[in-house]
Amino acid sequence: MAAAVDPDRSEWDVIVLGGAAAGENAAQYAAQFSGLETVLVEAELVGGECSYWACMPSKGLLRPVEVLNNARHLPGVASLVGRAGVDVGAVLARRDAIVNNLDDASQVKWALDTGIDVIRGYGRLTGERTLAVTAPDGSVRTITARHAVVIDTGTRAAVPDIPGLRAAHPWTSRDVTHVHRIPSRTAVLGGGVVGCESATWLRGLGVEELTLIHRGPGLLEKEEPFAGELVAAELQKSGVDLRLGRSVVGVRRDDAGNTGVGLPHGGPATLTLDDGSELTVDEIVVALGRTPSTGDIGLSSIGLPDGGFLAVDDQQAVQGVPGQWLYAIGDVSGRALLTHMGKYQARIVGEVIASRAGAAGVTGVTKAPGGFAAELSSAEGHRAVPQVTFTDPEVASVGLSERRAREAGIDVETVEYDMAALAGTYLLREDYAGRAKLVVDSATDTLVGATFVGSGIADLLHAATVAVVGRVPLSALWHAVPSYPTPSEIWLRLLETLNRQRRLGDQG
Ligand SMILES: Cc1cc2nc3c(=O)[nH]c(=O)nc-3n(C[C@H](O)[C@H](O)[C@H](O)COP(=O)(O)OP(=O)(O)OC[C@H]3O[C@@H](n4cnc5c(N)ncnc54)[C@H](O)[C@@H]3O)c2cc1C
Ligand SMILES: NC(=O)c1ccc[n+]([C@@H]2O[C@H](COP(=O)([O-])OP(=O)(O)OC[C@H]3O[C@@H](n4cnc5c(N)ncnc54)[C@H](O)[C@@H]3O)[C@@H](O)[C@H]2O)c1
Repeated sequence: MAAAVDPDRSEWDVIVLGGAAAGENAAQYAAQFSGLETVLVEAELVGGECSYWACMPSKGLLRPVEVLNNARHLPGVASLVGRAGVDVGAVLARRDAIVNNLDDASQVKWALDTGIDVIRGYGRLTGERTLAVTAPDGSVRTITARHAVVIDTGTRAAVPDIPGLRAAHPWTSRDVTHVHRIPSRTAVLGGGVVGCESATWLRGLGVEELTLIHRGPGLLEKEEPFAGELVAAELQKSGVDLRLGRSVVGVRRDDAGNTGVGLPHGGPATLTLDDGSELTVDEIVVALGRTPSTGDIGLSSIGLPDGGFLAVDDQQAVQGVPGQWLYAIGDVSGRALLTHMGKYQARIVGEVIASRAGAAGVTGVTKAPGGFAAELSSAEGHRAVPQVTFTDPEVASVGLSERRAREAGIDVETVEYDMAALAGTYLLREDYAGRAKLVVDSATDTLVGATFVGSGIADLLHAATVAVVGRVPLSALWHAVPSYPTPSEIWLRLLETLNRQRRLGDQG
């Protein structure tokens, strides 16, 4: 859909560069809730990576795989499912529907209906509060913000400088979420979130030989170690060849080229690993982290280095820029590369800009009686970043792992419990595997971190997020009675176990 804005207009209160999830939210808070004249500048699709290339298509591919895995382990359904795989054509068609066949008309309409103008084009800063925007037809217009510019240009997949890797045109996250032809032999490079999730759906969609190569000793290294161990065990059970502690040092591939998203990018590729072994595959998936899209957005015109993450303060204002007019939200701020955290930062920014511009701002729950100390600051939410990794089993965590809490100098007490030992999880599937852990600040007897691993546990996480953000004492949590028979009984078992640990400790 063509973006809609008066072609002669050149000034708004707020300009948002990058119309992804976070940018949309910042614009909404500035425009709809605070009455500031706001424009979104988007080069590709309004909605960004999450809607079209990342969260939504990946979860659309993972859900049928998860349902089938659970059904295979549930008597009464298992016999119906038998050894059948997912219906690949139907799964890919649903994925295409989830991303609206890469048409952002509904999101542009939402923006316009919300009072946000939209310019389709590639924007670059040219000075304080000023941008040059190049439209798809090559024409350039200059636009100026009266109050603020918000950068939400996001990230793209990092392809490291491994000899032969770039020339082999490996698949990135965009290809693997938009897989159109299932490669039969595939190497996934990286044991982080994208690596583990994509290995799960590729194997579920029928990749015959899948090898996951990761340089570290365990998967999902930012999580509690048992999370990566449980995911590794399930991937291996499904037939994935895990190469941990291994790196790719070279790649050779004939006929490589960018033939289109999610299509084969060449003939067979041969990878050389650091132990001298070789592996030949039909496709390579690179899942080795992200690079900020800040290399060509005119940062040098305002004295900032091009290409890096943008360091921000707790109002998301870019550090080193006087005058409080430049903000950064979402991945590009490098604080937490997650959609929900970018949107949270965006809500803060919308309000901060409105407040600094003297506009009305939002006066709802964010200004509750008594007020958060964190009002108009994103520090509080960043104490408790929640994340769900949609592998089998799922991994859900919030706040600090035990290791990170100890590194931060917090005196912690921990408790763990087997998620499989609950009535609520026994009902879900026969071979349930999982584990949970709480990290407790001994000084305050409040949670600083929680991790749940298991099937169907994603929604357990928000209770833990509330407990961490709200600094709820464990003595109060004891009176939050979980429903029987649900996986939420893990809370009761963890607190009982902690009590027992403390009694035994007292006796000792
Ligand atoms: C495979 C995958 C799965 C993921 N799954 C999840 C998940 O389940 N849950 C979750 O929370 N997170 C997930 N993430 C992370 C999530 O996708 C990102 O955190 C999120 O997309 C970041 O949003 P953003 O607003 O920072 O910008 P992005 O979504 O990166 O978008 C930036 C936008 O800016 C535009 N742009 C860039 N430069 C310019 C310019 N100069 N002018 C105009 N426009 C420009 C781009 O076209 C793009 O639309 C996943 C990531 C990947 C790769
Ligand atoms: N469900 C979700 O919430 C979800 C899903 C996908 C992605 N994401 C987010 O997107 C971001 C990107 O995901 P990702 O998996 O690409 O990154 P990641 O940081 O999770 O994992 C990248 C992995 O690659 C390894 N690595 C990095 N450079 C390397 C190199 N040169 N050689 C060998 N190994 C290298 C790292 O050790 C790490 O284990 C993450 O921050 C993640 O939180 C979230």
